[in-house]
Amino acid sequence: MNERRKPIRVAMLGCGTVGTQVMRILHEQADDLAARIGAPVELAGVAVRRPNRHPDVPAHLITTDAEALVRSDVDVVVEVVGGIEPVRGLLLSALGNGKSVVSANKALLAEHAADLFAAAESSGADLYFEAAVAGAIPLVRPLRESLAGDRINRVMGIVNGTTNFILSAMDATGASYAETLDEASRLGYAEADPTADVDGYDAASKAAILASIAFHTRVTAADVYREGIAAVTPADIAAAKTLGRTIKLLAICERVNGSVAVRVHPAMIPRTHPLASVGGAFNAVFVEADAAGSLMFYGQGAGGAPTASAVLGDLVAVARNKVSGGRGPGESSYAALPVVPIAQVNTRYHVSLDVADRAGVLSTVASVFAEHDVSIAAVRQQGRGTDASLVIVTHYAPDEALRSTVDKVAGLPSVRAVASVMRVEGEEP
Ligand SMILES: NC(=O)C1=CN([C@@H]2O[C@H](COP(=O)(O)OP(=O)(O)OC[C@H]3O[C@@H](n4cnc5c(N)ncnc54)[C@H](O)[C@@H]3O)[C@@H](O)[C@H]2O)C=CC1
Ligand SMILES: N[C@@H](CC=O)C(=O)O
Ligand code: NA
Repeated sequence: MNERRKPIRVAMLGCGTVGTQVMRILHEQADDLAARIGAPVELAGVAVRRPNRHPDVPAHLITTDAEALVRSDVDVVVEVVGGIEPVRGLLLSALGNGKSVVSANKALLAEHAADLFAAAESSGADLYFEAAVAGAIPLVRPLRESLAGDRINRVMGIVNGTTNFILSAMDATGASYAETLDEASRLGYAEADPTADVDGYDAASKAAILASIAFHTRVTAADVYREGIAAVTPADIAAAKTLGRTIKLLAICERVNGSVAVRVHPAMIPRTHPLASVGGAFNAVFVEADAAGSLMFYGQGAGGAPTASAVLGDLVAVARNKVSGGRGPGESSYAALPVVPIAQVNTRYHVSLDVADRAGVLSTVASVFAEHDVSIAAVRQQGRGTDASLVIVTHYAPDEALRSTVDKVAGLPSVRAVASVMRVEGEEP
């Protein structure tokens, strides 16, 4: 019966780590996909940059003219290229012409979601992007649909596989940063330009997308406070271990007094925290909602096949909508909450200071914390003489107060160096 239905014609843009796996699953699961959709899926063309690099793609499907492919008689455009241009223009044209779009492109969605949704709205097309956040893990759809009746207060977790892979290896084996990054690229986790991962841009894009959906507010990557992992040293990892903690790159989206705050930075978390055992390229995200309470999503956040799973799930959804004449959710930004800078967000710091081991140092340092109204939760002196160090963990305070405190402490004559400054998350103060 499915065979008699008009096929859903799909144009695929890009055929790299993710696209290759999308093609494989489309081929291997063709009959099941047709049964689930109610019509067969027909790949109409695959646009790539260098055709000679894709010997597995049938020659009649391959093209370098993505624009012509998008303009041709297709129902759905699957975009697994990445980056902003030329993809933005291609997808705007597809959506404006009523072609539904499935995209894995967080960089694009974190900057141009409003325009893309407007184009989709103008023609009644669908825009789905489950693969853009946390790879295989269903997170976009649960937030956009399953939790649409609840009030979400916080979304927090590990959303970048490459940096989690690197930090896990540094923690477990003391492996070097550079060799672990090369391995993450070889395994297909890292972005084409891996600085997007290590400098936190990839996680910031995902945080912007999550915050937009969770809080019904437009949040772009530029609104997200961002620190990457390039400055995390083996000394930071060792300091965390001594204190029964580990370091993870976290994305945190939260409501703060009627506003929204979105940040990405490395943080120390207790080794007993569920996020501490998330290793390799795995991702895990906690969602806290009024009625649902706390939910945890966990799984493979990067890699060709896991990401292709999310792309295929979206393809089935938009194809079903084409068959039934229905439509998925559009943009929901009615709440339009203000986004506050990190300076105003309450955080906690772990500060490790190399100090002169003489009477009065502790009280001089403590008085700077008191001056800035930053309360100290724990302090420990380690070593003697020229090896002396003070490890201080604060209570919650506005991030700007914590920063000013560290700046002033760094200038004290009795402080030889600020060895490590790291935010602390995931434990009661
Ligand atoms: N690799 C992963 O683990 C994940 C990737 N993503 C996203 O999926 C998208 C694709 O990622 P990968 O497959 O890893 O990248 P990739 O670099 O392996 O593949 C990109 C493909 O796009 C093609 N391409 C580049 N410019 C093009 C153009 N102008 N026209 C047509 N084709 C062009 C390239 O030839 C290549 O085939 C990106 O947006 C990425 O952020 C999302 C989640 C996980
Ligand atoms: N480069 C990304 C891929 C998935 O989004 C990551 O490492 O998580
Ligand atoms: Na996902």
